[in-house]
Amino acid sequence: MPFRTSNSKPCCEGFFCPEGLTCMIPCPLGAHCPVAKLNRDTGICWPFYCRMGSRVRYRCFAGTQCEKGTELPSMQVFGVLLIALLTAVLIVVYNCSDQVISTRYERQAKSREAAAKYARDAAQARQKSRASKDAWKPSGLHGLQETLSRTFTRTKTKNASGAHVNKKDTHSIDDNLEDKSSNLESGDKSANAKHARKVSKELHTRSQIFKYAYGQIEREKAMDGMNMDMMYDGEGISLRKRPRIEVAFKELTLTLKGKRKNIMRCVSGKILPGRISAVMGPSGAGKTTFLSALTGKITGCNMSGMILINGKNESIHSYKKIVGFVPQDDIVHGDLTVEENLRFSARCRLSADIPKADKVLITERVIESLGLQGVRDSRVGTVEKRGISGGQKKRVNVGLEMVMEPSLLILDEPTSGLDSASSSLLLKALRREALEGVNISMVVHQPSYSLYKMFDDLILLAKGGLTVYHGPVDKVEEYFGGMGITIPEHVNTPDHLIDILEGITKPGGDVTAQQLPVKWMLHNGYRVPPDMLHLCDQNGSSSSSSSPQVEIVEHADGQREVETYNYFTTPDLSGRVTPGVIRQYRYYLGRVAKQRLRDARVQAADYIILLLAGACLGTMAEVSDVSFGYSGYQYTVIAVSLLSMIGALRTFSQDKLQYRRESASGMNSLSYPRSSFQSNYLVLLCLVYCVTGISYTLAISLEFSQAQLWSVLLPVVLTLIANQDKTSAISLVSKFVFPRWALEAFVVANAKEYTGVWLMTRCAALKKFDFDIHNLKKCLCYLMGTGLGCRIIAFICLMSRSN
Ligand SMILES: Nc1ncnc2c1ncn2[C@@H]1O[C@H](COP(=O)(O)OP(=O)(O)OP(=O)(O)O)[C@@H](O)[C@H]1O
Repeated sequence: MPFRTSNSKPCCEGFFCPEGLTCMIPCPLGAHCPVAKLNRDTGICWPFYCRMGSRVRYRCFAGTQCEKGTELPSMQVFGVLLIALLTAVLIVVYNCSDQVISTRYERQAKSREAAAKYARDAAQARQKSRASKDAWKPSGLHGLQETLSRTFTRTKTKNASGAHVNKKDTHSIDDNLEDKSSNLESGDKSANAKHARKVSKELHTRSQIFKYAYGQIEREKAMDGMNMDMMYDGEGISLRKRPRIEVAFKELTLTLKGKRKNIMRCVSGKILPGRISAVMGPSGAGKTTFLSALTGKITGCNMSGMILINGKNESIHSYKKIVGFVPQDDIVHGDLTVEENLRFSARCRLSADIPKADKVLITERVIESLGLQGVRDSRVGTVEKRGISGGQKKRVNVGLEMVMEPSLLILDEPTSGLDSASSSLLLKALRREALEGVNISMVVHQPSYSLYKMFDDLILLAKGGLTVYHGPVDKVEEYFGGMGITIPEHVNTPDHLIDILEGITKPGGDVTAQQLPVKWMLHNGYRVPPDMLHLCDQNGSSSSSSSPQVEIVEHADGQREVETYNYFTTPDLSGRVTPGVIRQYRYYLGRVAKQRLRDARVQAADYIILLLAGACLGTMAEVSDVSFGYSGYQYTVIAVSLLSMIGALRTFSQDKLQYRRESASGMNSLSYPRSSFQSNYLVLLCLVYCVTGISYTLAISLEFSQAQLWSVLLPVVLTLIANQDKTSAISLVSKFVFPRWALEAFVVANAKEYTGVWLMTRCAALKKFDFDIHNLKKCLCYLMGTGLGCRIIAFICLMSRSN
């Protein structure tokens, strides 16, 4: 029973305080409980403790019973200890993360170098033995011997493939797999499957895989040296054939939406497999626009005309899995190494049935051909943290598309910023791709003479997106010479032609720069747009009358809108089955884990800041358990939402980020003495999952600046909505916003720690906010559901946008 004195006044419900504002309650342990102070504002005693002895305190539940022998831990001490522990862990991470990564890389590099050395030695030994055999043969028999030798090798390999292979020796694995890899892309599906099975079965360790990859590369180099089998004969016969993509375009015209301004006009022609086309022209002529139009990446324009893929009226999007597009800007992961960038692209975009060893081989081949061996383990670098050079980054940018073995490769200024040696190296690498039947087109600015001569075709555009020439490089002088335009000595052909188109140089002959596009149309018998007819007239009798196939029409009636991409209706005709969503997600998580680990220093610093922020927020919040810490939790919801959303926007990562946010915000929860750490952690986990999901959707569906703005606005505005009074009209909406669920979950989790009178005296608070003590699971489910739903929406947006 409550202890009452004559001058006592009401304290807690059923209890009275004597003078000095101390609540006196009887304690079953027999001791008097000179306990809590009266809170003047609320009229409630807080906290209720029975004191036994001088230091040991016992929590007094239900106002009448002290839990015998259960010492009440000081949450303050616990909080401080936890902060100290987390800080210590973070400091360890801060200092050791680099060590862990570098040790791992050193080990990997050693195994790779050993494999490379092994492959080089083996290649040298092969070369020596071949040379000594050749030395013993009479010269007349040499050709016959080689033929026989090749036949023998093929037979031997055939037998080897049929036999059950049970050898552990990597050398024999190498030999057995040697010729099999040549079937990799030969179109023979059963051979591919057989090869894949064999490789997966026999190559397990990293060292075996590297030995296999480097062995193959050495053999290819040797074949390259002997000019064997690698020749593209124009009929599609090559060592590793890829599906061919020929793109024909007819009267391609692009008009800016809403402006009726043409940025490309009546462009017709063809780009062919196995050839490298250079797209050139003055700045602003529409080179990028042209290539973007071909790959279906153009936005903000109406496109008319016709694009035929392999002669058929199909969408280029149907082949998107085998079309590579290298953008002008280097879009690479700055916090990954060169090799990791390439490996990730290869894993996700190559056929799913290609074994791991072959994916490594393809990646190694690209690293080798782009001359990136020296920087393979270097981080690409970001604006803040410098990594490899600009030229190397450019090559990585190209490599990202090369590793997916495309059939059509479009590059936007891949050589800009490269010196002539690097440009020539890149062109050589692309030439090798072209030998495999890849159709390559690239925008190039001011190539050197030797670089220019490495191209097969030239597409020269004039301002306004009009074609001036499209054909073989070695016919350019002949074509323009026919019009009286001669290229001066010691001047690079494209430079002179671009100067003419820019109006810097006079063309000479009887033609003006403006007439050149019309000349090209007339030369090929293309339609001439009506507004350009006057340019034909100026030609005098020479052009229009000399060309019998001239067809000048008033309206381009053959034109039609080029179909736009539809995710659901555009079929996939690429014939490539890339890894499924779950596998790609696994790769993605692996990559993110690596990025997080590499970023551990920055993250540890972030972590410490967030811990401090959480602790400050908790301290600043009103420490009152009357309302189960409602107002404090508001700060938590806003702070966690803001931090998590901005963080998710920035890094676009998931689990690690969530954990960091939760832990940091968890410090805030420790400021409150009642609810358990676990329950608050659980609520935070769900809250962060929810807000990062929302953030992903914003990041994918909006421009970055807009997404940032929304990420700041949403938590604040929605928390305000969640706080609306029951009577206000907005309160109807407030039940459907995430801060409301988070707040309810926090408060209810806190309230669940109270029992009996303790809870009864605070029921009013729950009632005031319209919270239900049984709603904890429901709120957590809502938060998780929203997080999951948003992730699904983000994924769909990502899929539809990337296509
Ligand atoms: N979405 C668009 N909105 C407005 N104008 C556009 C758009 N796309 C292209 N243009 C205009 O079309 C013209 C051609 O642009 P494009 O980037 O294709 O030129 P370019 O030949 O690649 O130039 P550079 O060599 O300088 O990169 C430019 O005048 C450009 O302003």
